[in-house]
Amino acid sequence: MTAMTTDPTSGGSRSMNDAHRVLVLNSGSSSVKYQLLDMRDRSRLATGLVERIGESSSRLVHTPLKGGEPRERTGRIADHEEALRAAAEELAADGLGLDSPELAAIGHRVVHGGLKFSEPTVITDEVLKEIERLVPVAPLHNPANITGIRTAQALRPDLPQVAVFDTAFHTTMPEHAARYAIDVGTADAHRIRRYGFHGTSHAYVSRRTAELLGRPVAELNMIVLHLGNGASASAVAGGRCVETSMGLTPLEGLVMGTRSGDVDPAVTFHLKRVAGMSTDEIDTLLNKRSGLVGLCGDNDMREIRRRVDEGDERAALAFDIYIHRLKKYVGAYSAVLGRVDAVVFTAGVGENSAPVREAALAGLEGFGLAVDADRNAVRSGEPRLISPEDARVAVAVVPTDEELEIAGQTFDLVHN
Ligand SMILES: Nc1ncnc2c1ncn2[C@@H]1O[C@H](COP(=O)(O)OP(=O)(O)O)[C@@H](O)[C@H]1O
Ligand SMILES: CC(=O)OP(=O)(O)O
Ligand SMILES: [Mg+2]
Repeated sequence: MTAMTTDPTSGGSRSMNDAHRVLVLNSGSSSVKYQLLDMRDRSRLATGLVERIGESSSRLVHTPLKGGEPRERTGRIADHEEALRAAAEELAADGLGLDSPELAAIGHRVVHGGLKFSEPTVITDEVLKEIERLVPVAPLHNPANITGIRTAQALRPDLPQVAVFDTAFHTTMPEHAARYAIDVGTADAHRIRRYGFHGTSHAYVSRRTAELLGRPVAELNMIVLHLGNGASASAVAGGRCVETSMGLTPLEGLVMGTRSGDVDPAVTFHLKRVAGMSTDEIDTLLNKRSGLVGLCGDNDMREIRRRVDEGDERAALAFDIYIHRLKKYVGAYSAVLGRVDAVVFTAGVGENSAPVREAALAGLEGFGLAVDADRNAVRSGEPRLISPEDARVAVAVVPTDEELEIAGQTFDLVHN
């Protein structure tokens, strides 16, 4: 592999063997996940997570993957800039510093790309301005993404920085799924429509599921359930998104760790008029103090299951509400697709919680959906089937890898 590319620092050219690494940043509202990959074999060189940014209990865990033990830093990390600078120091300590000529590009997960961006995009001032313009519709995510981009630019101003948008995969949604039934003039003036998120994950997982089933993605209809701290469902027909549960912002749809998902929009007027809450207070309530945490005080599914097993009623009700919403979406998307070939679970909860998978599909035998208890109990990092041998619809667990997908798209863009 010796694809030639232009070296932005020297104006000369060099072979891909010189610059074959991609750093990926996935900045969330209070965390940053990062990975450094070698694109010659798509292997990971190092991964890391900085969590609880802005709190006194921040923690950085850095894992070098080619020798060396994981390292941890604790103590307050004030913001995403400090988080990224700390990550850069950890990488440098492993001889993988950002100053390396082997680094080809930095890929950023950007949550909201509006309607403009349906492809990975090299970040220019114009692109950054557009990402900034979209802050009001991704208030938990785009600001963190912008800080990540600015900090990475400051560390390596010569390198291409690439944005890979969560919304990109969903731009194929038909108009009847993307539009809300509100006054067209008002909606268009303010670009109010359903955009959808977690698209990089939904796209990657649907392709990996087709591989698992040994069939072309073009022939398959699937329902992908991305259940992390944020959670979304999508209906994918022939590899294209036709419907998804998140909307204008990542608040709509499923019950999440801290987000309510679907509520009657009149709840917001009621809270304002009757409870006297401000718009910002309502925003915080629905985005940060609702979902599982609002219902039972915990947002980690492991802890919730532990409490359920001990007979805790609040945790049990929170779990039931979470599952009920999930089941409604599986039913709705079965109707949208007409024929379902696969239902796929992914992300932290989807990949790890057998009780969630079992409960979500319980009673759906009429839809051809069933989970085999032994298969469901297997713990593995590999894509796998959990439906019974003779099932009409495949049920699968397929680990997502947003970072690998972002690295691939970033590298392809800077090398082609
Ligand atoms: N072993 C497990 N069993 C059940 N849930 C788990 C397990 N491991 C992780 N999770 C859940 O996954 C969530 C994080 O998922 P993840 O996809 O990493 O989310 P995000 O990318 O939004 O941070 C945790 O909040 C926790 O609820
Ligand atoms: C869009 C979104 O909800 O992302 P996350 O799950 O990372 O919070
Ligand atoms: Mg995630």
